[in-house]
Amino acid sequence: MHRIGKSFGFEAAHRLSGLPEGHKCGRSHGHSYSVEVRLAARRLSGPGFVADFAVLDEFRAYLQRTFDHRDLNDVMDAEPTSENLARHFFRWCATGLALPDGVRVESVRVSETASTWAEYAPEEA
Ligand SMILES: Nc1nc2c(c(=O)[nH]1)N=C([C@H](O)[C@H](O)COP(=O)(O)OP(=O)(O)OP(=O)(O)O)CN2
Ligand SMILES: [Zn+2]
Repeated sequence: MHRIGKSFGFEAAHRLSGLPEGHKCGRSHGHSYSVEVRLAARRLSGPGFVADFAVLDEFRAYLQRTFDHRDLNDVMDAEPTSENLARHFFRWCATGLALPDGVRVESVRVSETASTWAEYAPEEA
């Protein structure tokens, strides 16, 4: 299997519900989010690509348009945890990107900080 990945960033605010009283993440605060999208293919095409990294430009535009400098509680239907964001971005990429035949989105990883991450990958991947 061949795999490629590309990372993107955006700045956003959020607050999380369902946490113990006084938990710091229940207060509105912000993160410099990092999102890594991984694509996979059994065979290379063109000059020897899984896909041109530029195929992910649409995802960058989506992040900038919809998530950058936003309150994620306004943007997301679900609680704006890293896990829910990773699943949301995976589903967007799986349906919103114009991927070459034989190329699939393997996983999406979201980081709120340099030391944490959450990843979504469908079970069959
Ligand atoms: N599994 C998850 N746990 C937490 C999430 C999450 O999305 N998934 N999110 C948060 C908060 O957003 C919080 O802002 C970030 O938490 P944390 O990394 O613990 O915060 P710090 O950067 O301040 O880390 P310290 O190690 O406490 O300095 C919480 N948990
Ligand atoms: Zn947070």
